[in-house]
Amino acid sequence: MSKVLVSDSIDQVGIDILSQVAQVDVKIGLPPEELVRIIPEYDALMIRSGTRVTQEIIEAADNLKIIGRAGVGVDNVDIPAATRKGIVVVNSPEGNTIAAAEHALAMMLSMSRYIPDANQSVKSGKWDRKSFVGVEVYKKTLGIVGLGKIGSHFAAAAKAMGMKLLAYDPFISQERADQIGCRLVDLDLLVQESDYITLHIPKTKETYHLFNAEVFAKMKPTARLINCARGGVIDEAALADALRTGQIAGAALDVFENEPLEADSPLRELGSKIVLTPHLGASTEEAQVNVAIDVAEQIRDVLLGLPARSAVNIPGLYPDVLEKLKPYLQLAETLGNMVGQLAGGRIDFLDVRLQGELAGTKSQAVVVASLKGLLSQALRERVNYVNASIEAKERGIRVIETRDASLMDYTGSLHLEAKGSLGTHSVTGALLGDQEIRITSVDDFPINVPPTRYMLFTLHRDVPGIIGKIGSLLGSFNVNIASMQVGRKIVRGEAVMVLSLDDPLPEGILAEIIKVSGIRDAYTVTL
Ligand SMILES: NC(=O)C1=CN([C@@H]2O[C@H](COP(=O)(O)OP(=O)(O)OC[C@H]3O[C@@H](n4cnc5c(N)ncnc54)[C@H](O)[C@@H]3O)[C@@H](O)[C@H]2O)C=CC1
Ligand SMILES: O=C(O)C(=O)COP(=O)(O)O
Repeated sequence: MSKVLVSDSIDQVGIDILSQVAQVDVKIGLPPEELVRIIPEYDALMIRSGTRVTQEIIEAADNLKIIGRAGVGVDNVDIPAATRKGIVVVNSPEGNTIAAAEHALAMMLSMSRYIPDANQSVKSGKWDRKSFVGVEVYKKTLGIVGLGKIGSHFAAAAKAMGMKLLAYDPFISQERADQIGCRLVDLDLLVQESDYITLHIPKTKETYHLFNAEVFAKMKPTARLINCARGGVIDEAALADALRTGQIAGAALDVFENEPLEADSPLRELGSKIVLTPHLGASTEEAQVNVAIDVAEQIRDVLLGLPARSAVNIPGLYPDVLEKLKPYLQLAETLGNMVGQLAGGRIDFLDVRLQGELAGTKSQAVVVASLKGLLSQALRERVNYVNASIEAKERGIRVIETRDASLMDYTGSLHLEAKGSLGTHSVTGALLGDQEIRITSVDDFPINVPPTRYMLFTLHRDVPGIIGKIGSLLGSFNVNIASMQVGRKIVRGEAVMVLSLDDPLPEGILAEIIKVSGIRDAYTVTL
């Protein structure tokens, strides 16, 4: 039975789903060295933002197939390391959108009306109404940085409260911004004109310390900043200075560069100018149920050999695409595996040509499947859809995709040509009746055979007697031939022979075959 480690607090509904297919161990707050020690036992890891899945943990994770992040941000997972190791990383892109947007709205309003401090004051026995005179958001300008799922939900609510909306998001179209009712502007203008700025961007190299001393210097002294996205997008020391010196009026933060926030962080010393919450954006009952179901189902599916619907490191391989292309992916893997074995040695170049109807489909999955097949001899079960492209790149295999819609001999066919240190070889294959694989050419010689576990290919001169000689030679080694076919371009010219064998070829027999007069070359393929 598979084993799943849950290392952050997850709603019970997720644990129940995982328990249908796996042994589930819930161990919250593990020190990193303990996680490195126990991770080899596990097939899946389910986390939130509390667990940092470092390269060291991933390298130790020899059985891990999937990391499930019950939430949006995957910046606490070393994605390149997981991809290299062939581990799929999934998240829940929408499960906590509403929770995070509502938290940001709550932060904006509590900051504006000093609710946390006023609450504290009343609870301490006072009745002070003078110290907590707030400001309204009505008719104020709101700058939204990152107009994605959370940013746009925030926008809708802010619009309903009568705010004027600006947005900065270099990846969003004017049309989308118009739909939401936001004026798309550059960051400088947004920073200078906004009374409130709310951040809804991921933490990336580009967004690291996007809000820094220089930016705070451009903001209005009455401006207030909300960050319920990611710590690290704000330079916290510069923010503390900007608040202390009155460069800006207030801030409300849910996320921090280091979590938990350091006990001596200057942010803790800013009184009513700042509202702080301990990363609570996704902490609603509803969101926790949503993300737990979303991610636990994906972990369950992957452990059962099914595709995940929100994999962040298998671009383009969405379940609906995979489902439609499944027979072609099988074909691509088989052909990749065959051409890899025919080419032998080091492969430098692979041409993936989609022909006929296949030329009209999205090719990324077909290319990945071809590479998976190509690398399967060298990497065995270590290669999968997650790491095939990266492994190929690291081996210096150049891949090109070509399309030829005019070739109509089958509904769709796939042609792979591999160039390597020992020469160039090609195979073509098609599907019969949408499911059954047929090899339709080898090195451009036309054939029509189904792939089988053990195969022998020869390149020979098409002269009488050769087939008989190979037959008797195999017989003398007690190898049974299941089927045989010859493909040739011209009579008595060059030809290929494809034999399907019931048994693997014993050591040494290939050298004997090559010695037969008229045989130019021979190759075995094991699928
Ligand atoms: N505080 C919390 O508990 C929660 C925090 N989050 C965080 O909120 C953030 C936003 O989440 P979603 O809206 O779901 O993501 P999303 O992917 O829907 O939206 C992010 C937006 O940021 C934009 N963006 C990317 N780089 C940018 C840049 N350099 N400058 C400006 N815009 C840029 C993207 O184009 C996209 O539209 C994420 O970092 C996520 O981790 C999400 C849920 C809960
Ligand atoms: O989903 C996200 O990106 C979040 O930041 C939520 O974090 P959490 O799952 O509450 O640790």
